[in-house]
Amino acid sequence: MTSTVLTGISELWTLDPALDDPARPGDVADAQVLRYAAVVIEEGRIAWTGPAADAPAADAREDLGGRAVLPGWVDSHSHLVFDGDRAAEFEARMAGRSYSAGGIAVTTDATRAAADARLRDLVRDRIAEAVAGGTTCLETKTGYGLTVADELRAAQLLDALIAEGALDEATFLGAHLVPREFDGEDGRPGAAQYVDLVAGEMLAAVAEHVRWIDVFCEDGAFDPEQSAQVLRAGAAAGLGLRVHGHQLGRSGGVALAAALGAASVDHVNHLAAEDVEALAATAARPTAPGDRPGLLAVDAGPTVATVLPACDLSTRAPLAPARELLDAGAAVAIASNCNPGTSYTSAMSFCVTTAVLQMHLSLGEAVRAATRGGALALRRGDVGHLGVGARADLHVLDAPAAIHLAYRPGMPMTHRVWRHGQEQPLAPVPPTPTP
Ligand SMILES: N=CN[C@@H](CCC(=O)O)C(=O)O
Ligand SMILES: [Zn+2]
Repeated sequence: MTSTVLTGISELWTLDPALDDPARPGDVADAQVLRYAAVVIEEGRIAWTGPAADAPAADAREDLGGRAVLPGWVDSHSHLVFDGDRAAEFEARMAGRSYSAGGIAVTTDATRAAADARLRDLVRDRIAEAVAGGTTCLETKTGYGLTVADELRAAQLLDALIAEGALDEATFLGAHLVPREFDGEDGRPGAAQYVDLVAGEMLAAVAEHVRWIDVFCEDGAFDPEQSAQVLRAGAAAGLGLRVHGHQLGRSGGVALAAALGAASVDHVNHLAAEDVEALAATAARPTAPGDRPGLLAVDAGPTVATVLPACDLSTRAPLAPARELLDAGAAVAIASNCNPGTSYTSAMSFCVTTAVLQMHLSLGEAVRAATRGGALALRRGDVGHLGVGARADLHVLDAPAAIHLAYRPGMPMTHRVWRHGQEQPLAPVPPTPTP
């Protein structure tokens, strides 16, 4: 058994769940940040944390030079399986056009046309980019295939990446958009038939490869009734539920997610007071142990409100009311929503910075939402914190204090990253040439 002790840590944000302050559920308690600290990693897990002066001996010792250490970011929402980019659409948006779900079809065409090896390389490169920004636990979705064969191909790709330890969580998003061949025009089958396909044959094909099912419950995509059909079928297949909701308007996705016990509803830009209350009311729902170490049951616990700050900026949407959600007592996560249409970035540090500067979260609230919040949204107890026994996922900042994330916006802050106890390469990923 080999062990490593890391010393020279100015701030060690353990976020240890055993030290949560019940009076401030969305925040970080003083006891969860150790000063002048050390951490011992053994067999990919956190074996010890405490004052540097008391650090035990280990096989290897490294001095981090007075830097702050956080748990790696837990990015609970991304769409990395795609080809092509939509820079022109983005540029048009910056010139005044508004976002609509229809852009998904453009990426679907490019993704269907991509060879398997190219798609795999693209996803790998995007994961490497995310890790280089401090992300150590990552969820990603299918959703740019929208045929049984293409959704299955994406799900199998994600399953393989999870098996090799490169990725953590996979989500089936066949209900991303009604594809053109089902648009109901000129005698084509229509949305109801596509929903039947997603909830039937497509789900049956992909279910063994994913832990989650998601639906884009929004005007121009799927209405609450169609969304419920897909989610109920997913639950019957043993999958956990996730919802894209209230991105473009009050789509009904929040009420649906809360009613069906979804683990998360994401975007949440357009919320009425009753939506905030509905989410806060789920916060008391207890989690339950899952059937694999480190995992919680997908169907117990709060419906987390996942805010996507980079997406809000990139679509010039009203920022999700993260402050109001926390004040009401809702569980909140921050995620990147990395995708080619609305948020082409996996930079979680940027999302945290934005949450502090523009959504009015304290640094502690934002860090917690991007670590423990994401872990709760993914129903995982093994990541998002550095309590003893947690996965050794560490994000070393090139700063003496984590507040520098917001104090020095835009400056490169990721110094070193460990994932599963292994230090990760942080070399920049070269651009993939357009075919
Ligand atoms: N809103 C739905 N899906 C993605 C956007 C997908 C796209 O435009 O390609 C999102 O989460 O923002
Ligand atoms: Zn999304």
